Amino acid sequence: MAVCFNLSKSGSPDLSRVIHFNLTDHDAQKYEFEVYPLNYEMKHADIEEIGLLFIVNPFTAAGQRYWIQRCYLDYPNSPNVTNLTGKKHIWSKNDVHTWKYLRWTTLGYHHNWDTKVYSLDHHTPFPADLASLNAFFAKILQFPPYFAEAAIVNYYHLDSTLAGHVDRSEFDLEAPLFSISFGSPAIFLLGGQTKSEEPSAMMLNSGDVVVMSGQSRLSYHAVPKILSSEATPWLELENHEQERPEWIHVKKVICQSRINLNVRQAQTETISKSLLTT
Ligand SMILES: O=C(O)CCC(=O)C(=O)O
Ligand SMILES: [Fe+2]
Repeated sequence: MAVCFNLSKSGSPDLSRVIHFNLTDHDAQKYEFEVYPLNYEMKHADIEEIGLLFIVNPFTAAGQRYWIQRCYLDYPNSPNVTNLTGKKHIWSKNDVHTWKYLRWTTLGYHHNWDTKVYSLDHHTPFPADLASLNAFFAKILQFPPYFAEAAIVNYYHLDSTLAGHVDRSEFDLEAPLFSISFGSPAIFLLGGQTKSEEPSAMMLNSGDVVVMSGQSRLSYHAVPKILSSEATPWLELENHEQERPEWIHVKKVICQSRINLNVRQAQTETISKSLLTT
């Protein structure tokens, strides 16, 4: 994937060609899930025809706190699978030092990183809250009913990167992929169907949701840079009485980290059929 601007791990990247989507003021009205009415951008010249929707952070601060805590405190729990499952460094909710070893957690149909094939035998219940949130987004955006069945929670440090790839393991490639980010900002590159197309670069801030549908569902994408930032929208209107006791640790970690919830519909029926016929 060609990179259209200067990126160095240590120096400051040239952000002049990075698309910044801006939030217009949120309505006082709030939907369920601590989400405001979606302010989504689908008309940018570079992305309008390929089915990419960019939703500028729709989450309230309490909503951001909720999902950030779920990612550090709950989702890495067994039976979900993490990069630490079966390894020496074990994630423990009660030991903040173990969190820095987390790289990913998989939910629902567990992504097999070697074969890139989902298997019916490797499935655990998908978190109901995350499934409802994505069904809700799909409904508001007028997609067909959405069943979140597989997700990767990615945990990034400030020096982490994600190489260019296409997510094509799902049997249902028509259903959109929802990519929800929290924590430090990141540069997201979206290319075309081949590695030769020059990507567009966009800034992903905490709470932003990228929906990859249509052609963009099978487009190359990458995260070449996480940026350190003073912005901490998840701390707004903090109410200590309402927070979980571990929030005090989580909020220290998230200031120097980024989380991405990458949610897919794998289409259970098709998976079962394909496994039965092989
Ligand atoms: O971190 C991101 O924004 C993207 C993650 C991603 O592309 C993936 O998990 O497949
Ligand atoms: Fe991806």
